[in-house]
Amino acid sequence: MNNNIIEVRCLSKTFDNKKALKNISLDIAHAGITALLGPSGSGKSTLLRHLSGLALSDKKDGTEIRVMGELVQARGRAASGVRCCRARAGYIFQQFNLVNRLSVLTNVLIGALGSTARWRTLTGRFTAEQRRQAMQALERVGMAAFAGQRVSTLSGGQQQRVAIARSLMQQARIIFADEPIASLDPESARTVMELLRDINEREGIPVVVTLHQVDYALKYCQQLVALREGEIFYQGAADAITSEALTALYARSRPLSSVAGAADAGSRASALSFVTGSIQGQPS
Ligand SMILES: Nc1ncnc2c1ncn2[C@@H]1O[C@H](COP(=O)(O)OP(=O)(O)OP(=O)(O)O)[C@@H](O)[C@H]1O
Repeated sequence: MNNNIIEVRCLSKTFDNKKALKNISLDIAHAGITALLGPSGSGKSTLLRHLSGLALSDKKDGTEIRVMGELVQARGRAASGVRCCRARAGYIFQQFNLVNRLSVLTNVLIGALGSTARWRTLTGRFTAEQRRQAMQALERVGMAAFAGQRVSTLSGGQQQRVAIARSLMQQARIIFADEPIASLDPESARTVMELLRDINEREGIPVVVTLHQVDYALKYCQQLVALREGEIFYQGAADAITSEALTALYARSRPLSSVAGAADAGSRASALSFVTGSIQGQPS
């Protein structure tokens, strides 16, 4: 048994005539937080949706995706155990995917539905133990004081913290986060990334996150998978990506060759400011 949280073999995805992912193979080891990076349209969200079983690949022999050792899909078909895989994965999206008209506590309790008897689900009843666990999860993310409040009254950063509490309630074995900080102010973005890091370190839950902000990726993530035009451009340690690779990743036209190698802190910092020049509120 290996130590990979993600194993992808020969993954291609075509939308109409557009190839969004081009024969990607990838292993991600269980080590900290992994960022999916790349310019807009490079395929980050499409890859994440395939990993989480929310999208099916092109039907092609040899295509296979495993998460935490479990088969999610093969040859463009969902694996028989995919519901179970989905139930054990936490999802955090840019648009908060919470039920606005329900309370914070109920939204967290929804995370327990996978392990709740069907009759209880239908009658909307949760056990006292589940309520205790949900409150504990809210305390963990610093949102216990908001338990009775409707989600629609919360800020974006607070909603992301509730989504993280729901993943904890769900006893997620892995968390997939798709641009979780894209709509947040810098302070809230930092809080959310710090919370993900804390959960990753203390609960040992691996996190795979798509990010637009390279500086956040370098600060909070240990591993990078960079995509460009549907192909893997760089995969490796966050602290080993070079300034040249970062610059080439976001260059408008395709570079002559992919560059990766040992990092040079000085030139990396200048490349970083080039790459993130238009982004406000970098992490401090
Ligand atoms: N449902 C869809 N139907 C048609 N084309 C799609 C669909 N989803 C994604 N695409 C296309 O696939 C390519 C990759 O899109 P994807 O959203 O994965 O990129 P991304 O790197 O996440 O971009 P962004 O950073 O802007 O969110 C794009 O060209 C996009 O237009």
